[in-house]
Amino acid sequence: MTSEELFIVLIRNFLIYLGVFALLALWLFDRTDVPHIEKLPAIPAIPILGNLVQLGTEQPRRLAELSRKYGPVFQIRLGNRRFVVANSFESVKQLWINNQSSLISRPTLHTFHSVLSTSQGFTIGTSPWDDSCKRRRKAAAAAVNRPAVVSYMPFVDLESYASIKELAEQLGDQQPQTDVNPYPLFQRLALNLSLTLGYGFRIAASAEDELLREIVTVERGISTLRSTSNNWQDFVPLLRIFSRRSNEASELRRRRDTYLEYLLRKLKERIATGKDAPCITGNILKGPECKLTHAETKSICVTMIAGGLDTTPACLLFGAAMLSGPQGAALQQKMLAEINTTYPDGNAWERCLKEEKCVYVQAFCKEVLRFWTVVPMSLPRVSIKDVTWQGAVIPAGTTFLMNAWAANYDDEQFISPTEFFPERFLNIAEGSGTQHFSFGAGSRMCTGSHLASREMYVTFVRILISLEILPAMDPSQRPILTGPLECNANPTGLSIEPKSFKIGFRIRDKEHLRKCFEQTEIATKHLAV
Ligand code: HEM
Repeated sequence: MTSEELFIVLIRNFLIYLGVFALLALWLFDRTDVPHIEKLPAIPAIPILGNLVQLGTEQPRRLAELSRKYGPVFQIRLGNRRFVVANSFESVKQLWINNQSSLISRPTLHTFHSVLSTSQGFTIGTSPWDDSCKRRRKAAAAAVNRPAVVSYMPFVDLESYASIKELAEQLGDQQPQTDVNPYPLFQRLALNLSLTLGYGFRIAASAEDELLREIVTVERGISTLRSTSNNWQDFVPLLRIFSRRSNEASELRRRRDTYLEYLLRKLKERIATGKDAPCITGNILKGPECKLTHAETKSICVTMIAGGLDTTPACLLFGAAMLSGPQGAALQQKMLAEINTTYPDGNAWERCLKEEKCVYVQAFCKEVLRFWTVVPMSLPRVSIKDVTWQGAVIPAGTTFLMNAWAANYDDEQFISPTEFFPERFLNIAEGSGTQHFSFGAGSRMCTGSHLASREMYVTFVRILISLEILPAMDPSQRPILTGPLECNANPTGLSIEPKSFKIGFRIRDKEHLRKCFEQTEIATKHLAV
């Protein structure tokens, strides 16, 4: 054999081995957890990565675009995981509500479940369905159900007061208005309520407090790691070798452990000195008959902290932003008139805590939740039984994604969905079921929805009667008011992170506000620890 022939043989063998290797790699890495689902539209995908590149960072919008061509429900592949995605109001209703006993579990994801959550356990919202999840969900639901929330109204009184008071202090005597970013104040409001329920104490310091900022930053980082558009390594195992994500997740876990241990230590000190207030962790620590383990207790506390921290403050902020926008003056006028009709004795500040009766403010809160869908892709589910959708049998073990943003903007359900129009939620008959999907739907729907709704109602009533809300004087600092995706600083995150903006405020009646503050100070004197 000449050296030329030898070279050709070597090249040929090399190419054969390369081909076999490529086929083997494809067979090994291009498989999905659930095989292709027959009779269900599928978005064409590329090997190994599936639809990851195609969906990019703004998944809700891209998926909604695809639904115009492929129909409301279709299958996609993100790396080696198959997902069924629902994009319309009706399809979400049918899959999430009519099949709620099937869509009851949650997926496990590499970064979140193997790297990040190893020390404090999973939150309820990230736990697959098993006996422990059932117990934790039941305990958390009991802690924040309707009757329990009524007993927390003194805390809502205190926290909404603290936010508005700090805001009023920032306004000072300046005329005609002061432009402020009130987001940190709303974050403290939500976090303090969670801390009070979980540990029996609050952060009394300013909204810029170091611990508060640390919790907010870490929880935001962790929530971003749960998103389906952020962590390719969750779906393409090969990428785990090179990924920085695991280091980032370990660092976040270390920081979360530090403040969770601090909070627990502080509570134990209070219990030892008899200075503790009733709270979930305290009840569990003190009650030997309690059926939850320590790990489960910690999971509930992390859930309480994480659950409302990104979501409620963003809704409060976007609601206030809306009131500062072009529709704002008319909305404020209408809401104030309705508040004065509902609470005619000028005591709305106090009565809104006890009676959530102003239907227009309720409708405004629902429209804020719909329009500003702050968890646009909701939280993923995994089915535990086969589900049938228009002739297709979707096998148990499939992951489902709710495009809540698309469902909330579905023009077959909502007239002019891109308009902010609270009236759409007036005169809705009792028992009409889920009116929007911002809290998810069905068996694993948000357990904190009553608490969040009450927080929003009280805070908006109080802001409206205390302050006039105006557009920021500098137009470049005004919010984008077209919807959550346009105003999102972190498109790959799980929840919307509002872009930074300012809102103009002016105190309506200083003397009236002083009296309102005084009322809360007297009523909550015993709570302000
Ligand atoms: C405006 C505020 C809030 C919004 C928009 C919101 C949204 C959501 C969404 C979309 C889900 C997923 C539901 C599903 O899969 O169907 C969820 C789950 C959950 N939320 Fe909320 N949430 C809010 C406030 C809260 C608060 C204040 C708490 C607790 C104090 C909380 C606790 C939970 C828990 C525990 C789950 C997991 C339920 C489960 O997996 O069984 N949320 N939330």
